[in-house]
This record gives sequence, C-alpha cells and structure tokens, in this order.
Amino acid sequence: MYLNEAGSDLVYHEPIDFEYEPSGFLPKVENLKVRKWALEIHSLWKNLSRKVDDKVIENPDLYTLLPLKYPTVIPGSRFREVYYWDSYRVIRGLLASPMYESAKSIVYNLISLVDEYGFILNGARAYYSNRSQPPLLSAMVSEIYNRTNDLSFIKKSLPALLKEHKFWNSGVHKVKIQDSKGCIHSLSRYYAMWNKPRPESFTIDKESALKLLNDCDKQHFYRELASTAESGWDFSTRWMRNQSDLTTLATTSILPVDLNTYVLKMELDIAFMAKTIGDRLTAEHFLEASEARRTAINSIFWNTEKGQWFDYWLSNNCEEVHQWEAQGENQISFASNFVPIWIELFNSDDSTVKKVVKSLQSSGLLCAAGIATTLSHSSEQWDFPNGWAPLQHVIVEGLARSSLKEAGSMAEDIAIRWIRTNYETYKETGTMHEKYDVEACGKFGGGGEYVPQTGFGWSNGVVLAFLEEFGWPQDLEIGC
Ligand SMILES: OC[C@H]1O[C@H](O[C@H]2O[C@H](CO)[C@@H](O)[C@H](O)[C@H]2O)[C@H](O)[C@@H](O)[C@@H]1O
Repeated sequence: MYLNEAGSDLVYHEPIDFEYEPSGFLPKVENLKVRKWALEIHSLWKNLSRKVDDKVIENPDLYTLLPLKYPTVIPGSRFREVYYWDSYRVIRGLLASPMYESAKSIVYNLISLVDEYGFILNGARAYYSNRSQPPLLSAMVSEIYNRTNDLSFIKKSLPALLKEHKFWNSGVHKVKIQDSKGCIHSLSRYYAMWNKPRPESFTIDKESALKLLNDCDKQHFYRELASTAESGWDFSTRWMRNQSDLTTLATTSILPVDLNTYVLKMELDIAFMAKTIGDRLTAEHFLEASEARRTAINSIFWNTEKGQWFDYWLSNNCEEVHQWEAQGENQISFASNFVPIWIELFNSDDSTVKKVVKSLQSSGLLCAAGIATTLSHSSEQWDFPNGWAPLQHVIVEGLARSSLKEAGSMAEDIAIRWIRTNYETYKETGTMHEKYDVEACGKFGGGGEYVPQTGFGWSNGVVLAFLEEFGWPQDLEIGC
C-alpha cells in the first residue's frame, strides 16, 4: 500500500483578502505592544489557509479528505481539515481582520456539506460522516451578514439552515419531555449515527472498551464516544455517570443546555433572515419555534435559585415522551450552564442576568486566567483546569450585551484575563494554543487523548474578537 504524506491533500493557499496591515484594523487597540501582537495573530490566517489539492478533486474516492470547492481555514497541527464549530470563532476573527471573502468561503463549504449529507459533519473527512458538531452555521451567516449587508449571501444560506434545523429536530436528535405542569416540550440531544470505534481514534477506543465484556455494551459505549465527539466536548466528566470511568459516558441520555441554546439561536437567526428577504411564512414559523424552545429552556433547564441552566439527564433512553423529574437535573457547575446568556432573550432580562453573574462569581469556575470548563480534575481535556476559547467567547459576549454594569465589568475582566494568558503563553512558546490552563496566567492546557495542539484557529479568532470588542488602552499592561 502507498500512502501520501499527511497533509498533502489540503495544500497551502494564499487568501485573496489578506493584507499585512489592513486599514481600520482593531481601532480600539491603542497599546503598541498589543497592536504588534494582534498583527502577528492576524498574519497566522496565512499559515492556516488551505485549499483541497486538485488530485483530491479529480479522484475523491482515493482520499478521506472531502473535496470542498472553496479555500478554507484549518485549526492547526494535527487538525488538518475544517472543523465545524471551530469555524465560527475562526470567522469571528476573520471578520475582525477584516477578511470577509475568506469568511464567506468557509460558509459556502459548510453549505455544500449540508447539500450532500443533510447536516454539517464534525470535520471535512469521510470518517466524520457519522456525526455533526455544535451547530453554529446560522451564527456564522448572521455575523457575516451584519458586516456585509449582503442579501444574496443570506438567500444562498437559508435553504441549508432549514435542512440543518430539521437534522437537529427529528429522528434520534429529537426528544420530547413533559414538564411538571404537564406541558410537552421538544428539545435536541447529541446522538452519533455510529456504534463502532471512531475511525480517527480506532485503537484508543478499542482499548478503552476492553473492560466491557459483551458486544452490546461495547457498541453502546462506542456510540457514546462518538456522540460525545459530536458535542465538541470530547471528553469530559460532564457526560459520565461515574467521573473516573470513561465507559460510563451517557451523552445520548442527556439534554444539553448548550446544544439547545445553539438551536434556539438557529431558530432566531432563521426567523430574522427569512423576514429580511421577505419570506414571511418561514419567519413566523421560526419565531414560533424559538418561542417554544425559549419556554422549554426555561422550564427544563433554568434553576432560578441557583442562577444556572442545568443539563437534564433522562432516566430512560427509549420513552416516546419523557417525564421531567427533579432528580434528572444535574446540579454540577459546568461552563456550559452559562451559555444561554449569549442569547438576547436572556441577556436582556436584568433579573436573570443578576442571578447568572452572582452564580458564575461563586461557581468556582472563574479562575486567574479565564473560565474553567468544569470543576473536575479528571485529566480529560474538557475538564479542570482547561479553559477553551469558544466557552470564554460565548459567555463574555453574552454578559457584555447586557445593560447591567456588573455584567459588563465581569465580561471585560474575563476577556482581559484571557487575552493576557494567550499573550504571555505566545511570548513564552512562540505559538497560539488549542486550550489553556486557567489556574495561572501564561500556561497552556493538557490532558485528553492527544498531545496539546498549536496554531490555533479558534484561539486566534477569539483574541481578535475580544480585542475588537474591548480594545486595549495605552497604559494597560499586557503581561501577566
Ligand atoms: O481526534 C480526536 C478528536 O479530535 C477532535 O476534537 C477536538 O478538536 C476539535 C478541533 O479543534 C474540536 O472541534 C473539538 O472540540 C476537540 O475536542 C474532533 O472534533 C473529534 O471528533 C475527534 O474524535
């Protein structure tokens, strides 16, 4: 057998809209040291830009890489293909850069995946076709539209968003649940269409399953592993019945707060886009869908005393309509419990925001260098002490949109801590990292099934997005 060198299928591409010093770049960054660093991060888009090699387009059956037509941006290091939810933060950074054409071409590639598969794959490889990832396509489209006012862009994107909405709200992804007052709600869950070892981590999964004795238990476990990869949080004690035993992953039995927030955002974005292009019926339908999901999120996840939205654990995975029970509420603090604050319906409500700010403050998740993913020291990568760019971003952005002063200050404080740790680690190691250790400023993260990766798409995107939003004053020190 003859194999090409890894990475030769996706080749370097010079982005057409890249400039070394773009005019109007990060106008609120006054400090020269920070501006210089931000320009270095901006120039990393050049390193991470790729296009599919012609040999793959000509003979797609010979490759695992999918023959995407447009140039794209990869996360970096071992992640040499496009990843779905990473792309949202990459796009937010590209918009700050500003590289609108590069941002649009990422979306066009993702749309082509919906056309072909009916959903967006975890990543653009054939072996990722058994699952998706946190659905953020609508957020990508609406952010690009906000900057460009390009009506034809939303016209081209809307059909894919409608298809994607169906994927997350039908079949195995859809769960019906009756609340304590007798109302039936429809929510979404992660559920991979796969019950074998993940092809990209085949030997690791086989080994993890060794202690399971029968084939049925093994198949169940393999589905849970792949479903956890669909959540983007692979792996975390958040999904485990027993925090020290990976084989107790139970992701398909959990109604996740963050997934349902992203689907709510999808519904609101679709309603807005449909209205913008004059499709009144679709707009009304999705406004109703968003109202129903907001009610479901309040009823099933929100705990008003604790000021958090908690994941809900289903007691039995096979019922047609589940019955809500107090014991199903998982009252452990995870960063995902604060993700709904991203949505205007929640961040415009002062009483909710006050509770959330108080709760986040006392949760133990707020650390020296940002928000920890969970409080569990498990050595899994989506656990303590790791902090991840997408989680800092979604919470900070939500808090910053509130009109409450204490929420705004908290948002800015977290953003400053996060920018500082990214800066210090970059100066120390010469690179941007996939995740950071939030216990102290200037440390990158670890744990999990692969060595820490660098590059790195979503970290670059979030630093640029934070600097765009908050700026950096002349006299504020950047070092730890
Ligand atoms: O190969 C192991 C796993 O790698 C990916 O997961 C991690 O990296 C992704 C790219 O940055 C990121 O989207 C994900 O949140 C990370 O946990 C991949 O997505 C997994 O499916 C894969 O099994």
